[in-house]
Amino acid sequence: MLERKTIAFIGAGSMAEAMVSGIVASEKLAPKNIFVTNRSNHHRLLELQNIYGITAVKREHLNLNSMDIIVLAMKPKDVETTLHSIKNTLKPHQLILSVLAGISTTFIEKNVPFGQHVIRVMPNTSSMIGESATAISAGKHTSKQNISLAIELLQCIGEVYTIPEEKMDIFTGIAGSGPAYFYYLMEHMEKEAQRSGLNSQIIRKIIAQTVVGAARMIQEQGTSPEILRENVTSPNGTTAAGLAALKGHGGGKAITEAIKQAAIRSKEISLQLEKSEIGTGVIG
Ligand SMILES: NC(=O)C1=CN([C@@H]2O[C@H](COP(=O)(O)OP(=O)(O)OC[C@H]3O[C@@H](n4cnc5c(N)ncnc54)[C@H](O)[C@@H]3O)[C@@H](O)[C@H]2O)C=CC1
Ligand SMILES: O=C(O)[C@@H]1CCC=N1
Repeated sequence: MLERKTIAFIGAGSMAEAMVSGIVASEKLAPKNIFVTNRSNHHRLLELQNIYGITAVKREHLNLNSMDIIVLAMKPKDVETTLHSIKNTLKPHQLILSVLAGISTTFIEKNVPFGQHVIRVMPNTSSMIGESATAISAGKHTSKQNISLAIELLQCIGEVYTIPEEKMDIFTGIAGSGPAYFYYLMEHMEKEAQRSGLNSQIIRKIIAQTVVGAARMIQEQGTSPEILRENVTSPNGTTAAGLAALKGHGGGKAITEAIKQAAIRSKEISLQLEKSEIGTGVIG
């Protein structure tokens, strides 16, 4: 179904690039059928065109009429203006995918012609290597065929989970923002390891392999994180000492709070939008 489709990304930032990279690598779609545009940075467009062989076009030259799928990939604060600028050119069969945190399908539906097919998507930047955990929630008018098309597309960038839209905020807290928590943890692991004088590049590889190994144990063994943690922890051993320090310094609470706050922020973006605070700089 995907092979002959055309896709336009409106917004050419890090999320659009991660998705483009994963889609191109999957070879499910000809790169020239992937169109990318942004507001003004032409240099950025040329860079993406050179790296991925996609078609980069200035905003005013993008022919939205000929697109099967339109991906909204700008910041939430820019969505209303963008929808306003494209709504009169949309065709009823076109599928709109929105990757914007906190922006509901209802909001998009209200700002495009009645009956438009809309799907809210929450990928993460691991899309770049086909390893995203991506959630989707379809809007009111989206056909089964377009949901299948979206799933086929998003499977190019990783695993896809269909969830009720009210769970998008927590999903964003866990998986959309999730990679950043692990990078933060890894940054701190690197810093501490560097104090030992071990080679920096080796440290980075060791930490990445440790994280990959731990994640794959969960994926491949089907065992809970609790059991796996216990298996690492010898009584009175090194891990017990490390974990005691982690707990003592609020490690568990810190990660719980990070997820909660990200989910709250996602919800807040929707609410601010409904109150029309958009464009005031409140929504970043
Ligand atoms: N970065 C991430 O890890 C994730 C980001 N997202 C969502 O993806 C969206 C984009 O995020 P990033 O790529 O990080 O942002 P970014 O700031 O790197 O990119 C935003 C892009 O949108 C373009 N843009 C803004 N207004 C436009 C307009 N009217 N027409 C055309 N292009 C326009 C900008 O020129 C820029 O290329 C956000 O809404 C975010 O919530 C979702 C999941 C993960
Ligand atoms: O930080 C953000 O708002 C976006 C959404 C999820 C990850 N990055």
